[in-house]
Amino acid sequence: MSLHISIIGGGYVGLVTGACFAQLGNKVTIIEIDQRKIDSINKGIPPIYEEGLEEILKKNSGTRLFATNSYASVAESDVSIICVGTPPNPDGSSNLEYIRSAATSIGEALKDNTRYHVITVKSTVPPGTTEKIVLPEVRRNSGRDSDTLGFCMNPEFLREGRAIEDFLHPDRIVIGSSDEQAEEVLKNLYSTLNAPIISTSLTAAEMIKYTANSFLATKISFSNEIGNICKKLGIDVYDVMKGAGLDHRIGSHFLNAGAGFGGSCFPKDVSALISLAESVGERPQLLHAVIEINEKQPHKMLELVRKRIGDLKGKRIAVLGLAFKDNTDDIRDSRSIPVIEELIKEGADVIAYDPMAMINMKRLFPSITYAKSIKDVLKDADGCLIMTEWPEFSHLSEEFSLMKQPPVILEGRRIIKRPEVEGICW
Ligand SMILES: NC(=O)C1=CN([C@@H]2O[C@H](COP(=O)(O)OP(=O)(O)OC[C@H]3O[C@@H](n4cnc5c(N)ncnc54)[C@H](O)[C@@H]3O)[C@@H](O)[C@H]2O)C=CC1
Ligand SMILES: O=C(O)[C@H]1O[C@H](OP(=O)(O)OP(=O)(O)OC[C@H]2O[C@@H](n3ccc(=O)[nH]c3=O)[C@H](O)[C@@H]2O)[C@H](O)[C@@H](O)[C@@H]1O
Repeated sequence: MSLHISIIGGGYVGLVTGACFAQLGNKVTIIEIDQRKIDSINKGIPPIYEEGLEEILKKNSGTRLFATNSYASVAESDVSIICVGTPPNPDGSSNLEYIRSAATSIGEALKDNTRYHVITVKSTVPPGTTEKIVLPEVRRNSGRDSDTLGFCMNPEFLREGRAIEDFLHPDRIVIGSSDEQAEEVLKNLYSTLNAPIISTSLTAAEMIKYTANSFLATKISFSNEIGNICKKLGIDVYDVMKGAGLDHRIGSHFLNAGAGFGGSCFPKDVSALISLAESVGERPQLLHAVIEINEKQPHKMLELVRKRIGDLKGKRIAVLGLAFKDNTDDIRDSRSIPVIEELIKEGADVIAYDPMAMINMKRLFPSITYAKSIKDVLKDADGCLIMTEWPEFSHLSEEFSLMKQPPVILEGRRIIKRPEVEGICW
């Protein structure tokens, strides 16, 4: 059965969620406050780069998928899915201002209406947010009681760059709900996807998301710690993690050592969990270490380049890769940011290249040089730092002959297997 869904927030998650639900045959209204995003979505042009998204938008925009700044569609739809941002406050806790404002607007839109409606939170929120902020805010502003309103918390596990595939083929679907009727509506929404459904309380669903992201981030920091030890001992950490990861109790994913994790979620979500733990009197030692290791990794790139080149003042340093990972133009918390900051501070002549993220990085670092191609970025460079796991970097070989010789090539991701390339922790 197809449903009418209102998606609140047309950012990364909202757009992918809306596009996928439209593709599955539902009617979708994306409610967004940024007019630029609304116009772009309605033209079938995604405001972000995500593989496969443009094709789905072109197919569904104007027929099954619309974007607007009005909350009016909420009253006619079966489900509202809140996908607004939950950015970090300066102390690491989650800023829930957008969640509260979305809940207020949903409540106002549901006033004077009796149709059963389920309000679902998909944004990553601290346990208790759906029950203590969203539920009372919607009830108060709509003047409606629990008989005609249901509440769910349905965390999202997609990865940027592989978002459509992850959304349509998830490992599991977690549904936290206020009651069985609300849970049934969400189960129906996902009925065409082939994945186990985990039914929980609202708070457990919220906690599952923080646990999953923090565990994955812990695997990466653990691999980096082992990598840093391996580097001192002259051992290849990739051989080590392959050998360890094939034990099914460990698992071979997310064991790639290097410059550490970036992106809009791992750093933010681990910090939010730390803040939440401390607010209830629990000091999470392991999570603190996860962040500490992650903060140190990019600086190891600089230690290594100084060791090889010496004083960086006036040296031409090529930075390959600006996105926080491959297949995206997203630079949020990219590990290349602290590296570029430190290179600039030391007076290096920084030249950067990325297949997709240069426009975004230019806003942050307008004064460095951006190269048109890999050859341009490497030409006459004293050193080269590889910061993102773009597959196109893995084929580089001849291009390094354009650098000053012998070339100093340092990798923060293990993508080039050549003897002249040195890894930061292998
Ligand atoms: N980016 C990702 O890969 C993933 C993100 N998440 C979580 O999903 C949530 C959203 O993340 P992103 O999509 O990356 O954020 P985003 O910043 O790309 O998008 C949020 C959107 O909400 C809009 N918005 C803010 N307040 C609004 C309101 N009151 N009404 C309507 N629209 C409003 C903003 O204009 C923005 O376009 C966060 O909690 C994040 O932790 C979860 C899984 C994956
Ligand atoms: O909550 C979220 O936003 C999402 O966060 C991550 O997804 P994402 O940040 O898009 O990308 P990942 O592929 O997880 O990579 C994150 C960072 O870790 C780094 N990484 C990843 C894997 C690895 O082994 N080593 C490593 O350093 C990547 O280079 C990248 O900087 C999670 O993988 C998703 O499940 C989750 O939904």
